[in-house]
Order: sequence, then structure tokens, then C-alpha cells
Amino acid sequence: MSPAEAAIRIEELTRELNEYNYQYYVLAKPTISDYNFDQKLKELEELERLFPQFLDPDSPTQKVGGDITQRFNTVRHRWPMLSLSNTYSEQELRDFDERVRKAIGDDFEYVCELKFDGLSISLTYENGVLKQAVTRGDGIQGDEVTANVRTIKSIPNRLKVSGYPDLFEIRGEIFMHRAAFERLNNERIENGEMPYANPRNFAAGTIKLQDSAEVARRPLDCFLYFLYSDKRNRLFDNHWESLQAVKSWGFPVCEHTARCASIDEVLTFVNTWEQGRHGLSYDIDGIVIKVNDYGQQEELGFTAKSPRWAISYKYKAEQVETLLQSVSYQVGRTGAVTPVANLAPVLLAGTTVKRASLHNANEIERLDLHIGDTVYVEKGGEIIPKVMGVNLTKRPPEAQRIVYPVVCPEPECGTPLVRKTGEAVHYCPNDEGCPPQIVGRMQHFISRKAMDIEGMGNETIETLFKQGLLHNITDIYALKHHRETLVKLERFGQKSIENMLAGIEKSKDKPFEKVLFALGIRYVGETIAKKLALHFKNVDALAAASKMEIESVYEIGERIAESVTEYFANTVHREQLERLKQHGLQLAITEQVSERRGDSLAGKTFVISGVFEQYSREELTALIESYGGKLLSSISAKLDYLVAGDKMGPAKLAKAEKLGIPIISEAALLELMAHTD
Ligand SMILES: NC(=O)c1ccc[n+]([C@@H]2O[C@H](COP(=O)([O-])OP(=O)(O)OC[C@H]3O[C@@H](n4cnc5c(N)ncnc54)[C@H](O)[C@@H]3O)[C@@H](O)[C@H]2O)c1
Ligand SMILES: [Zn+2]
Repeated sequence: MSPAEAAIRIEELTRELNEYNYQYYVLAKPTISDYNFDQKLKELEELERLFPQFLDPDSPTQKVGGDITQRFNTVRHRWPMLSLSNTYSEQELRDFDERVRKAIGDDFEYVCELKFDGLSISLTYENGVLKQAVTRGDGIQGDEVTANVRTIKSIPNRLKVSGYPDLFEIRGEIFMHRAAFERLNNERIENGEMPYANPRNFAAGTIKLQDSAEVARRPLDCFLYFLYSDKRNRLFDNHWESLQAVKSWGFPVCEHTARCASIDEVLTFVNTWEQGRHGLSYDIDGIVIKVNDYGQQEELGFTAKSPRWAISYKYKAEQVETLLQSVSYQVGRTGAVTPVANLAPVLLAGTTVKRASLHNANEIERLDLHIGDTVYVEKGGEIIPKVMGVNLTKRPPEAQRIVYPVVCPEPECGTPLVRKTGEAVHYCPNDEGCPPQIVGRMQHFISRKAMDIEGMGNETIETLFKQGLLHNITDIYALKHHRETLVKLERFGQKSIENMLAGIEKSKDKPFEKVLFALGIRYVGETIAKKLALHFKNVDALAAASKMEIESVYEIGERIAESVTEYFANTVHREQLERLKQHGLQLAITEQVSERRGDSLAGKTFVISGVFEQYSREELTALIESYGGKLLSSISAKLDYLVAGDKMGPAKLAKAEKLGIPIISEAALLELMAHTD
């Protein structure tokens, strides 16, 4: 390569990498895989080594990837927060071991730790009390996110033992467990919000929220793995000892850590976890290998970007090749059509995979998929594997390009599909006549989180629909007039029918918010339903509300508001609601707020102060209690939340701030209430 060519390529790579860094760190929405990112970074490193005249001190190879935003206080780190050099190959790990040996001789040991796939955080403790939490930022300074970090249950606010230095910094990784990710991400999809691609992005996006109550709603966890303090070397000889001590002070330290005497032992650890990681409740993307002894660490020192005494070995995302046999299209209860790839069964990350998600038409087009293609399938953060690409060398000459259907794939429907501008998903608009939509809506209505009708299951709904007894949700409440027909049906005994009818009657006591959720209005998930119920108080007020009025409710966006007004504008829905009302369902919140409505605030303490917009202080008190919360008369270290309204006393505010108590708005309080774990 000529120097002129190198200069062009260096500039190109620099521009690309800076953009990827921005998408990854600031937006938490990467557009390239980590592996490909790392390959590009290595290419740049290599070119800068060959053509040092083009090395820019601002190059992405010289700097820690940054996430500083304008929204938080910027804080300088006492000790810089660096990155780690990384490798994907065993040989490079052995090369690292060689370099270490050359510098410090043969007498040393490594500590191996899991490389948690989250975001790094630095916590400062003064006299055993958490004072400050700062993101890595550019390594020199980061965003101060203390209030958000205080919502993480595993991070102690105050240490209960003694023996720690007066002032220390402890660093670790904030992450989200896969199960919480799946649950919350599905909620987002249900509510029409952009889902996150994986738990890391969800955690990174969460820690940068302005609203601590929303952060509290998203369970984050943390493992700590570095201790810094003045004269640390007098307290401990090595990293391992510090980890044991840190654990005894009450910090969460991962148990899957090992001391290794040789690089071969390190490789055994690496290989064990390559498979073992699938059994963890959280994602790891590799193993971190650290020279244990503090003195030897000092001898080895740092580069501009990372310590020379540590390296990370990263696992490639597991990918397999298999045959795409066909694509099927599923119609959901909201009419959304989802293409699913049917694959020749193949073993991937410990399970046999037969199907993979294809998301939507754009994705099929992007991949230029043909039936009979050999495709690469990968498991990312989600449980359902994804088709990542096509091995074009294996495409049979007669393979047919996939043509997305223009009409509903349901044989009994066949309605032309529609796609709203700006949306990727196709819908079947025939909501009153398309069988999977009719059945799906009723199945959603009776489901556990909705009306929770005992004695009635998904199969019952299907059977009764086929028998012509059920067409829409209101028919469920008329089933009691069809006992004769029901008893004659196969598989139904007298007892199970009585059981089901009793369950149906009992469901009439379900509170308004459950009914509202059960209706299955597009984008109205459980949380949104609760918010709407609390705000509008009854179905008539909600049905009469304009799009603007609905949008004015805290955290309800345009898409949801539009979907709600569309729903109520439909006369079929209005008639159904009228009939549900006649059947005696709860279509308003019960005015007696003092009764127990839920336990989303159970065990939490509150002080309310100031003047509020939506509720009086008495009403707020009653609401907090009805969700299991407790009110305290004054601010103390025990307090969980200060709910602040207008014109709140400055002394209270100052005291709460000093004690680091999360201060939340009325809207955020309602949000907390609406959330159920
Ligand atoms: N896909 C993209 O667009 C994109 C963009 C930028 C960066 N990235 C990815 O991020 C990497 C760069 O990020 P980075 O600088 O944070 O490096 P890194 O994530 O590869 O390694 C350093 C980080 O590992 C974390 N870590 C986890 N467990 C640890 C443990 N036990 N001990 C010590 N540290 C531990 C720390 O947060 C530390 O900051 C790239 O190599 C790339 O894979 C991807
Ligand atoms: Zn249809």
C-alpha cells in the first residue's frame, strides 16, 4: 500500500469508527457487530504502525470510547478509567503471556474473571457511604449518574462493616439479567416503543435516563472488579486479596473467578466458559485476564488506552450455518404479520434451533433471502435466534427469491396487507374477520395478566370459536345462556363447564385497568393501561378524550394516543363496550382509593412535599398506601423516595440531596405505582 492510499484508508476508518463509537456509547444502538468493529480497529492500528506519520493523537486507537453527554454533571476521574486490549485468538493470548514474561519474569500468577457485557461504572465511597457514581466517559472524565445508580439494589448505599479505607473508588460493570431484559423489552414492543437489541444496550440506555424512577423500574445489577485507593499497596499485595476484601465489605463480586499459575490454566478457564456462559443468567462477552500482583502491575504499566498487565479474550458470537427450508407468516392478535424462517434443525449455543426470526419484509429484502439458501444463524441477547446472512457460495442455481405476501396469509382471510408509512411491519386490516386476530384477541382477553379467567384456556377459545359460540370478547359473558350446547361438546364435562362459567362471572370484579389492558388496544400494554385508567378514571372519559389530551399523560406518546383514539372511534368497539358495561364489568376505577390496589410500592417509604398537578396531597397519600407504600413524616437516611411537587421547601430538598435520596415527580410516582414486577 502506498502512503497516499494508506492516508485515505486511515481517514476512512477513523471516520467510520468514530461514528460507530457514537452509536454504541452515546445512543446505545450499535449498527455493527463487536467483532467487525474490533477487526476495523485492528486494521487501523496496523496501518498507523506501518505509517506512523499519519498517526493522529485523536485517533480511535488512542482513546477510550466515550459516552459523555450534556445531560449530566461531568466529573473528572481520580484514576483514569481505561479500556482493555482484546483478542479473539489463543495465539494472541500466548503472545500476551510472552510479553508479560519478558517484562517481569516467570514468577507471577493471573486472575481470570468473566467479562460482563454491560457498562463500566466507578463508585466513590467516603467513610463507607456512596458519594458518587460516574460512567467511564472518555476515560478522563465521565457522566455523574449517582441518583440512577442508587436504584440498583445490589450496590450498598452504606457499608455495614469496618476495615475499608476512608476514601476509595470501586469499579465494576452494570448489567441487566437476561430474564429482566426479555420481560421489559417485550413490554416495550407491546407499547410500541423501540426495543433494545440486547441487555447491554438496555442497561447502557437505562443508566443515562433523566428519570430515576424509570431507572428503578428497570432492574439493573452490578459486579465490582477493581479497587482504587491511596496507598492501596499497603492494604493489599494483589488484586485477588482486594477482591476478597471488597466482597467482605458487602459488594457484589462474581464468584466465577480463578487464580491461574500459567497461560494453559488460563486457556482452560477460557474454554470452560465458552460453553458455560450459556448457563449464566446474564451475558458475558469474554474473559478478562489480569496479572495479580500490584507490584508487577506497576512494572508493566499502561499504554494510552489500556493496562499492559491485563487483556480480554473475547468470544465470537456463536454462529452456525443451516438450510432455509421455508418461510411461514404468522398473524398476531393485532394483525401484525411476522415472517419466521423454518430451518433444517441445527445445534446452536446448547439448543436445537429449527426456527429463526426474520422480523419483517425489509429484513428479508436486506438479506436477499432465497428458499434453499444456506444461512448464518446467530444467538444474540435474545432467546430467539436471528438469521444474520447468507452463504452465497452455497446458493442452488434454481433457488427462488422470497416474495413477501401482498395478502393476509390466513386461508380464510386473504385481505390485502397494509403497511403504515414509517413502519416496517405489515398488518392485516381485517380485524373483525381474520381468524387468528379474532381468536388471538379473545385469548389475550382471558389471559393471566388480563381478565385471568379461571377454567378457560387458549384451546377452549379456539374450540368455541370453531363451534360458532364465540366471535368477540362480549360473547364470553353470554356463554352462560348456552349451557345446553356446551354440554354436548366433546371433551367438556358438566363440571368443567360450571367451573369455566364461574370463572367468567368472577372476572367481572377485575379492576378497570385490567379490563382496559384486556381489550387489546394496539400499543396499550399493562403499564400504559394503568396510566390511562389512573388518569381518565373511566372508559367514557377515555373514549371522549382527544389525541392531544391522551398525549398529555406522562410518557404516553403520539403512537399510543393515536391507536387509542382510533380504537374508540370504531363503532364496533363502542358497541362491544356498551355490552360489557351491561354485563357488569368494571369500566371505571373504584373511587375508594384507600383499598389495596396492588403492591408495586410494597416496602417502600415516601415523603410528599409541595403542591401537585393531578392529585391533592390527601389523594396521593391514599394512593401510595393503596399500593403498599408507607408515608414517613420526615426525611431520614431510611427514606426511599421524596415526592416533590411545586413550591417545596428548600430545606427539605437540601436534606434529601445531602442524604442522596431519590427525588421524584408526581408523574414518576404514578409510573412507579403502575409498574408490577
Ligand atoms: N458494535 C459497535 O458499534 C461498537 C462500538 C464501539 C465499541 N464496541 C465494542 O466495545 C469494545 C470497546 O469497548 P471498551 O473499550 O469498553 O472495551 P471492552 O468492552 O472490550 O473492554 C473493557 C471493558 O470491559 C469491562 N469489563 C467487564 N468485565 C470486566 C472485568 N471482570 N474486569 C475488568 N473489566 C471488565 C469494563 O467495563 C471495561 O471498561 C470494542 O472492542 C467493541 O467490541 C462496539
Ligand atoms: Zn387476515
